[in-house]
Amino acid sequence: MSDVILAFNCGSSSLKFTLFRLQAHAAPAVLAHGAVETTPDSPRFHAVDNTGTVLADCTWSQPDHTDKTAPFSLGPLFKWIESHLDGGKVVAVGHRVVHGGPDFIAPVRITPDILAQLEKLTPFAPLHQTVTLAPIKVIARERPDLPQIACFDTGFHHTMPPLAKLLPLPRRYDQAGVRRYGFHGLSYAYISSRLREIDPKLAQGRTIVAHLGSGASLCALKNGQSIETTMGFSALDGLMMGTRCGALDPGVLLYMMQEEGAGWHTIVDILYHQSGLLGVSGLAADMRSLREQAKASTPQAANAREALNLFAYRVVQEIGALTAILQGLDGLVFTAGIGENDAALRAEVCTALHWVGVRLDAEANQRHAPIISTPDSSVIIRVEPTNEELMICKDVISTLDLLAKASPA
Ligand SMILES: Nc1ncnc2c1ncn2[C@@H]1O[C@H](COP(=O)(O)OP(=O)(O)O)[C@@H](O)[C@H]1O
Ligand SMILES: CC(=O)OP(=O)(O)O
Ligand SMILES: [Mg+2]
Repeated sequence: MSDVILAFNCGSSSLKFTLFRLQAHAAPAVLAHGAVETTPDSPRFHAVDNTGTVLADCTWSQPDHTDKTAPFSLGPLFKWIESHLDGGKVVAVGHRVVHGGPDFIAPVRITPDILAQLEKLTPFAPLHQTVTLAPIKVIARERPDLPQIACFDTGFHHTMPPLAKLLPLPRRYDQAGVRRYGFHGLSYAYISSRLREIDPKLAQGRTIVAHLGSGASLCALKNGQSIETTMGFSALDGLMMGTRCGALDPGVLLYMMQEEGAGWHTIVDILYHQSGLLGVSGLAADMRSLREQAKASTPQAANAREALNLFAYRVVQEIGALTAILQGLDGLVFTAGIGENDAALRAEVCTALHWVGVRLDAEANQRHAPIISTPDSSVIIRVEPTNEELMICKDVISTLDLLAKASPA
C-alpha cells in the first residue's frame, strides 16, 4: 500500500492541491493535482492526473461552519482522494503558510501551540495568513490524527543580510517584528534547487528570479541564496501585481486617510484588491484577459495597454535595483503564470535590459524554450516552471523523516 502526501498551496480564491506518492529510491510521483474554489458562490472542484486527463470537474455544496476562520469542509476532498488512491493512504499534509514571522524559518509540524503562534502573525499578512491557515484548521477539526506541516513562504529569505531586512523606521518597530521578510520563498527555493540541477555554473552566480503570477516579486540569488527581494514586510510591496499596487509612496496612504477619510478596511481593499493591473486598466486583473482586451481600439483598451506597460516598467525598474545589489547579472529566470507564459512581457523586459548585455532569442522566447537568450548574451535568460507543491512535499518528507518508511518505486 503506497503512502501519499497531500500538498496544499492556498491562494485567496482557491485551494490548489497536489497528491504525491512517496517512493523509496525516486522523487515523489505526482498522482493528481487540482483546486477547490472556496468562494461561497463557486465551490467548484477540479482535478487532473499527471498527464492532464480530467479526473473531476464538478461543484460542491459547502456546509456552513460556525468557525468563520475555517468556514468550509474538506470532507468531500478527502473522500474523493481516498476513492482515487487504489488502496493508498494520505499519511501527511503539507501547507504553504505565507508568513513565518521572525521565528519560523524551517518547516514545522503543526501543533495547537504552533497554530496559535502562526495566528498571532496574522496582522503581518492579514489576508494571506488567514487564508493559508484555514485548511490547517479544517483538517485539524476533521482529521485530527493526520500530521500537518507548515512550510513558510518567508523562510527562504532568512539569508538576506540584516541591512536588507531593516526598515528605516524607529527601532521599536524592528523589535516588534516590523521588518522586511520577503515572500514566494517556496517558489524561489524550488528554482534555486532546479538551477543546481540544470545549470550548476549559473546556480553559483548572480541570478534574478522573476516570480510573476497573480502575486509577483523578484528575488536576487547569489550562489543560490536570497540576498534581496522586492516584497518586504508584506505581500503588498515591490512589483505591481494583478490587484495589488506594489511599492507605494506612504504619502498616498496619508492622502487617502486625510482627504477621503479612509479607514483600515477601505485601505486594505484598495491596496490588495482594487489596484495593480485591475486598478490601472479598470478592466481585469488577469494578464491573459488584459492582453486580449488591449487589442481593441476603445479608450478602455488604451488603459489596458498602459496597465501592461506599467507592469513591465516596474519589473525593469526593480531588476535594475537588484542588479545593483548583486553587482552584476549572470542570469534571469522567468517563472509563475505570467513569467512562464507571457512571451510579450518577457520580450519587453529583455529589450529594456539591453544595457546589461541581455540579448533575447525572439524565436525561442515565442515557444517558451527553457533558454531564451542568444549565445552572445552576457546574461542567460531562462523560462522555468515553478513547483511550490514539490517543495512542500519534500519539506513534509524531511520533517517527518518519511523516506525511511516509503515503499520502492
Ligand atoms: N498564456 C498566458 N499568457 C499570459 N498570461 C498568462 C497565461 N497563463 C496564465 N497567465 C497569467 O498568470 C497569472 C496567474 O499566475 P499564477 O502563477 O497561476 O498565479 P497565482 O498562483 O498567484 O494564482 C494570471 O495573470 C494569468 O493571466
Ligand atoms: C505572497 C503572495 O503574494 O502570494 P500569492 O502570489 O499566492 O498571492
Ligand atoms: Mg502562486
